[in-house]
Amino acid sequence: MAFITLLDGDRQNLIPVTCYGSGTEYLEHLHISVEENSSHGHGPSGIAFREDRPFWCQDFQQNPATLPWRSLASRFGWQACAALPLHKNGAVIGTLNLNADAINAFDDIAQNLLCQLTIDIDHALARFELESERRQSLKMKTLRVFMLELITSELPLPDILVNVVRQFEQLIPGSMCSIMLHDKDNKRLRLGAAPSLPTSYITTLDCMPLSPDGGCVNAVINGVRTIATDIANDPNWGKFRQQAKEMGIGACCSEPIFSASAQILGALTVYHREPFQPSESDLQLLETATHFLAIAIERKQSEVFMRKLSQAVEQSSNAIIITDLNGTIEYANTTFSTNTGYALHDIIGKKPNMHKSGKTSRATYADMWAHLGRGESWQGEFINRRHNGEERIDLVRVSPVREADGRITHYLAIEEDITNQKNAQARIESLAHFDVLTGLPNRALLDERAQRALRLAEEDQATLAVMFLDLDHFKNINDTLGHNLGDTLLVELAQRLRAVLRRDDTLSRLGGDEFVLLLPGANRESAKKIAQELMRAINEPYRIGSHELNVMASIGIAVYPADGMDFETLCKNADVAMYRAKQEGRNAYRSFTQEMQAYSTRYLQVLNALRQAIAQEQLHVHYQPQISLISGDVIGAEALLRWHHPELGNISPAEFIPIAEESGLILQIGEWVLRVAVAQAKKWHQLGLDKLIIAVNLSAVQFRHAGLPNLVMQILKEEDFPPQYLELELTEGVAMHDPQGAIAMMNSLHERGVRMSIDDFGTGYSSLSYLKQFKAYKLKIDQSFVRDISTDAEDKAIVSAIIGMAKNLGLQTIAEGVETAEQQAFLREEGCHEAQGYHYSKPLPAADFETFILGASAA
Ligand SMILES: Nc1nc2c(ncn2[C@@H]2O[C@@H]3COP(=O)(O)O[C@H]4[C@@H](O)[C@H](n5cnc6c(=O)[nH]c(N)nc65)O[C@@H]4COP(=O)(O)O[C@H]3[C@H]2O)c(=O)[nH]1
Repeated sequence: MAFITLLDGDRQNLIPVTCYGSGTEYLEHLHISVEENSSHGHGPSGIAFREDRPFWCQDFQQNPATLPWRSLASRFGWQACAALPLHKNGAVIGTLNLNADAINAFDDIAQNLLCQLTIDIDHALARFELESERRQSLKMKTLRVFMLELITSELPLPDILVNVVRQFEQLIPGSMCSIMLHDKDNKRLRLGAAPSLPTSYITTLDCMPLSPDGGCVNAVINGVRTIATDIANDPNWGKFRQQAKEMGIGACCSEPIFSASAQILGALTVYHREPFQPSESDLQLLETATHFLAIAIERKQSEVFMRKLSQAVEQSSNAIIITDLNGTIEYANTTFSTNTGYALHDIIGKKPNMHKSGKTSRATYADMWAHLGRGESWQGEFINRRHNGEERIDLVRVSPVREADGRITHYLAIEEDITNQKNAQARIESLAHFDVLTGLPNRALLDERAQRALRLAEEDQATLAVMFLDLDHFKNINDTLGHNLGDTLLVELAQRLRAVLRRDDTLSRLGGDEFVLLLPGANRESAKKIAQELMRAINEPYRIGSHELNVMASIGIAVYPADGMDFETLCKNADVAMYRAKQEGRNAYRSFTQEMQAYSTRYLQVLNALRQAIAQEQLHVHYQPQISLISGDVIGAEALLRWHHPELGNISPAEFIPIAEESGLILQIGEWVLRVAVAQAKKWHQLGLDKLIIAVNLSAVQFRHAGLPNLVMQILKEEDFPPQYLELELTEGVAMHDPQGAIAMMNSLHERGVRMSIDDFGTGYSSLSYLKQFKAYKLKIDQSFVRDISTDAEDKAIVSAIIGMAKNLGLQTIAEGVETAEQQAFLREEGCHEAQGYHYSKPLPAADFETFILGASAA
């Protein structure tokens, strides 16, 4: 039997690698060492190996060298043996052994023959080595060429990876390969290619988290070659061992793929169905392949990156250009072309100023070049112009582009179209400073301008006028003709006012029909002249749609520095002056005076005091008797308010009633008077004065309030007082201000049985036609006519005319302010029914009135 041994990897034992002849089972348990100090190291093979000489053992059972193997050899009948060293490249690598069944089996001829044979085997081994090296280098060359072609191909990465795997499977016959990629972001494996592996195994690998385990996962986590020669018994193959077994995978070798910057990109793995020890050449192939794979993966990834980058640049909503150092455009993206309106081929080679509008300041360009000159980035705004002439505002960021050595070679400009943003900003600014309807400055801008104008006036010791302008009864126009018409009117009014003013003047609208004017340099006289011109412009009729409107306004003037040093005071005083203009008949202008100041201070004082007057029981009602001129009897009483304030003293209703009316307090006060007067009258009725009429004044505000009839009825009901003994006095002016409304309200009260009289008659220009329709039963002749009837023929005539007219209309008459017997005589003669005045009695507290009336009836 012949066999060959080779030195094992640990260089300790000789391992039989091939044998021939009978009795080869002998080799199964054979242990041959090359170690000198091993008991199995002094046999024929050990000596032949160590001493590099043939060892002839002509008697196996007797030769001391074969002692450890004698009993085994006797079982196979070996009587002699020989061991001859085998060489590779001059070094001993193993032995050629022959076991014979006869003592002295190796004679000289046999020994020569065997020596010759080992020389032939040495040669064969050398050739073998060369051949394997040749084959390995061929494989390597094939792999390199293949990989190079792939790397330079346009194939997408997945196809490249599949091709590599297939090629590898050819280079290592019987293998199945996979390429797994490292998904860094998600810390997982991603399948690159594994065309020969079972699908279920691939599914397991793909997306596998990178937790330590055998095979490619370990190669990717730790970046080390990982070999499992026998997966079934590999301790590192924990949870996948069973699966590998089921898939028929017995061994694997994974080689990590490193990027140029030593990042782990993935792993190339070679699987075998059976346990397998990869050869050196297999490992070399693996290593080489992973180098090329790294290039391929990185290249494709950077291609993808570059593609993404160029797509991002190309599709960016911002315009992007790259210029050389002279500013000549070398690259422009589509957005630049769209924004400028020029075709790309018209842009390249030109300078970005091809779309300048000429409106960007020189300083802006100079600033940009100064920054770029210093190698710094610059950001600013350009007003550009599109090919079609349209203007646009671009926010531009220009940065130098540097080479690796820091040299600036280009400029990169990113232009963002901020036209809409700018417009919106301007609009917001405009909304913040201008009135939307008229486009006039609003309060905020007025304040700003006023502060500036006041500063200048102070510096120049100049005057400045502030005007408050308010339309008279503008609310009526809005209410009757609608807000749209009202708005149109305001716009036209604003234009007219603006036309009167100078450029430096500010006309602002505070809202509604309130305008404030700021007239730098204007003194009181010139402000009055301007006010006159404004009034003239305002009073011109307005033609709006089918309507022709006449509008009036009241203007108040305050002048710096006489009427105030600050804007707030000037405004307040101009407002006071305007209020005075309104009070004094409207459609007028008034310039502020100190008297107005005093008035307005008093006004506020009274108003504040009035708010607490009812609660603090400062108000009282006095009653003035009304006398029949026919019988001389007291037939009624007019309820008149009295207010005694602890500090301000007695305040006349002539002063506080208008304040109550303006502030709206009159509704509350009027209701209180009505209730008190009706309750008092009820008491007098119960005392037997059951024909006594109680007259109560109604203010215009009360009269216009829709709830008045119900309120009156409710009070009458509460006091259980018959309506026909209540007389509501309404001034002629109020009735004539809105005759239709007055008619409706009077009708409503009349239907409820309440009497109406028209107070201060003769002062309000009543039209006869309306008078006829008013459901009044009495006219009260104003005391201004009565006062002078004894001396003034005209007043006499007026009073006679009123009495005559009333008679014709079937109305009663009462004269107020009768102070003398002459007046009484004249009135009686003219047929006036009743009279009231100091001639009979002043207004009296309830108790005094009682005394008066009882005394009168006793007389
Ligand atoms: N010189 C003179 N004056 C006389 C004579 N007889 C009466 N008077 C005064 O003339 C005013 C008549 O009241 P009026 O015209 O309704 O004018 C009233 C009325 O319009 C208003 N008023 C008074 N009380 C009320 C009230 O309760 N409600 C409303 N809405 N207005 C009231 O205040 C105005 C002033 O009231 P008073 O100061 O009380 O003034 C009263 C009265 O005291 C006279 O012979 N000579």
